[in-house]
This record gives sequence, structure tokens and C-alpha cells, in this order.
Amino acid sequence: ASRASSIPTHDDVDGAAPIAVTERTMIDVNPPRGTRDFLPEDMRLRNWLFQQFREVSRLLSFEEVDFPVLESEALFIRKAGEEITQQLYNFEDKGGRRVVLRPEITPSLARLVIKQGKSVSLPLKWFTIGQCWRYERMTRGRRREHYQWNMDIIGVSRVRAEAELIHALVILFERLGITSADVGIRISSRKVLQALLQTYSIPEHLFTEVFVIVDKLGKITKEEIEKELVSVGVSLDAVKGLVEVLSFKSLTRLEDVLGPNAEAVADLKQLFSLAENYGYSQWIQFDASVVRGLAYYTGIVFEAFDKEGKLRAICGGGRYDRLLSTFGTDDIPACGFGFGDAVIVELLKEKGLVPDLIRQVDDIVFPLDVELEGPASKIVASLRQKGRSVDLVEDKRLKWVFKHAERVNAGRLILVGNSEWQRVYKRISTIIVVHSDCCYYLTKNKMFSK
Ligand SMILES: CC(=O)Nc1cnc2ccccc2c1
Repeated sequence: ASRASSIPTHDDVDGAAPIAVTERTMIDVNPPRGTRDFLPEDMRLRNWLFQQFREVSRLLSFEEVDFPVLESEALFIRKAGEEITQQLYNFEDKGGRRVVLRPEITPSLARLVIKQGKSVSLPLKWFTIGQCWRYERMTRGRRREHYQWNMDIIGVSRVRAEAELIHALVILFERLGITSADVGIRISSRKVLQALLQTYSIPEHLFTEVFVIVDKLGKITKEEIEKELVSVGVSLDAVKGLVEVLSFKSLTRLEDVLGPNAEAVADLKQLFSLAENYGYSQWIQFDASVVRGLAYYTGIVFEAFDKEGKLRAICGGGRYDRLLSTFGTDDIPACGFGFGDAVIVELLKEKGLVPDLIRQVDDIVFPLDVELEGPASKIVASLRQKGRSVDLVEDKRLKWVFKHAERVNAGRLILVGNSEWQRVYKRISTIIVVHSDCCYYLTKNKMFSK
């Protein structure tokens, strides 16, 4: 909590005549619940991470796009019971419109693709990094906002698209110094569950709800999962069958159950074969329990996880071939992933991989006399003109300036002096240079280097 200033009020000072006090209470200097400020050090890490995201996007020849954080609520109203739609940061604006702070990026991307219609040629490979919001009861003390890197491929129906997206993830992890011993990528397909639900003749309109419930595997108990499945109308023996297949970790076992012509098996085999050629097989594994919690996935789904099992999913994604048609246009195949800025930083800290991002300044300019402010300004202007970052310092003692030069890792310290100073520092010209690799200290008429 912020320190409130303590001004005596009437009751503090007994007996005194009431005095008019202008209550100077401090505003709460903390950001809203569940949100963060970024100090320079935090911002250097965030910018470094986002620079990695951008560089990987460039390597995959994705183009950057952006959307408003504020969206129409209608874009996110879905009836599948997803946590994300039950925590909408929604409100009515002054025009009486129902709006939200977006909880995810994909629906905005779908909206823009539809808006562009024929004016964009497919396939599209778009990426963005944007803040997403959720309104969580603070009981869980979890954050209400995070930044997400999203990569999406629109207009490619073959699993080549998923293979490309997974390549992006592998490149990103490798760039951060993370290996396949630290992180794995679990891959499955919603067509696995779909095929099973059909064998148990469960009606299609239940599929999405079943997916969202099954995604809670590992987060709630099996009994609760079974109870929720039965409550949406899945027969008990179907539940048993589902849970059994969801424990599969081998494609051949899956093929035994679904048969060699199952689409799910063909897709996954093709994906694992492409992975061989990309050279990232050691990063991926089939795991039938991966369903992901978003209602709109229709095919391959994947998520990256830390092999020590200490953290929540690092990122996740999948194919969503029906989303655009639910927004009223013809089917356009699509797949993508979302990669949050929180878990990855926790992982980097765990692995000691957080880079040492020091503050850097090329030059510090310090006029030694107040009447040298003018000449100092000329020096500053010419240095900045040359593209050097310059920190102009004034009203400080020289001792402080030297400390500051070290603190900000200055390449050079430029003291602007005049003839008097030359007499004082006999052997020193008016320009004293502090090199980053060795500092020159000045004591009374004597100079030595560290
Ligand atoms: C670990 C973390 O901060 N997760 C997080 C934080 N804020 C969100 C906001 C919207 C949607 C998902 C979110 C997820």
C-alpha cells in the first residue's frame, strides 16, 4: 500500500481548536488489480523477448498486423463454457455498446480477414504481439493481463501449416537457449475425440463442450471430468472409452483403435513425417490428452510444456477451420498459436537463461561550469546528430558524475571545461574521456587510471 502522508487531524491533537487541514492523502500509486507496471529493467527484458518473437516471425516470413485491444463483445460470445469467455473484461461504453478488452487475438484476426475479403490473397501468414485481458475474481490472485505473441496461417488446409508453426516455436526456443531436454511439444488432433464421439454416437453439437471439459484433464480430477461429461449427456461407458483413448501416447495404438483410414491418424502421421525433414522430431510427441481449451479448434492441436512439469503450458495452438464460417463467411482453413509473456519468463528464470540486459549510453556530457551550458549544448547536439546517445548531466558534483558514468555504462564521459579548468587539471585537456574498459579518475591535480 502507498505511504499516506500523516497530517494531524482534529482528533490527533487533543484540545486544540479545529484547524482547517487540506487533506493531502496520496492516490493509490499501484496499478489496477492484476496489472503490471514495467520499470526500465522490466521493459528491457520485455523488449528483448518481443524482439525474439519478431525475429522468428521474420524468419518464417510472417507479416505483422495489429488490432484494437477493445473489441465488440459479440466477437467472443461462445456457448461452450470456456474459462476465457466466462472471464470477459466486458462493459457498456458511453454509446451503449457492449464491448470487451479482448481475452485473445484469434477472433480479431478472423474478423480482419473477413473484412479484407477478396482484397487479400491467400495464404496469409500474419503475426502480432498484443495485450490480452481477463476479469478474474482476485481470489486466485492471478494476473488480469498478459502479452501474447500470435502467429496464424490463413488459407492452408494441409498440415504443412501446423508444421510451419511448430518450426517457429522450435526456432524461438532454440534462440532463447532452451533445448528439447527442457521443453517438449505435445501434439494431438481433435479429430481423435471426434472419431470416438461418433463411435459412441454422441451428437455433434455436444463436441465442443466435450472438448472444453476434456481440456481440464490434469487440472481437475478424473471423477469431476466424468461427472461433467455425464452432465452434458455423454454416457458413462462412452466416458470410460474416451478417458482410455485420451491416455494414448503412441500413434500406432491410436491407429489400432481408430483404424488406418482415420483422418486424425493420417494428419498426425504426415505432421510427424514433415517434422523429420525440418529436423525437430526430438521436440515433439503425440499425446492424445492434448485438446486445448478453446472451443473453435477443429484439427491438430499442440502445446509446449516444461519437462520438469513445474509450470503451466508455455504456449498453445491448433487448427480452427470453422471459425471464419461461424462469423458468416464461407469456410477458410486457418491455424495458429498464442504464446504468452509470463510462463516463458518463469522458465528462463528457472533455467538461468534470462539475459543480462544492461543500460547503455554512448556519451555523458557534463559542463564543469554553469556558463558552459551553451557550449555543452553544442557538443550534445553534434553528438546526437551523429546518432550517439547522449546523457546531458548538470547540477551534480563531479564525484556523482563519475559514479553515474559507471552506472549507465557510458562509453565516454565528456567534461566540458575552459582554460581555468585546464590550469586546475594541468595535464588534462578540457575533454576528459572515460573509456568503458578503463576509467580515468581525477583527484586534486593528479590523475591515475584504474
Ligand atoms: C500466467 C498468466 O499471466 N496468464 C494470463 C494472464 N492474463 C491473461 C489475460 C487474458 C487471457 C489469458 C491470460 C493469461
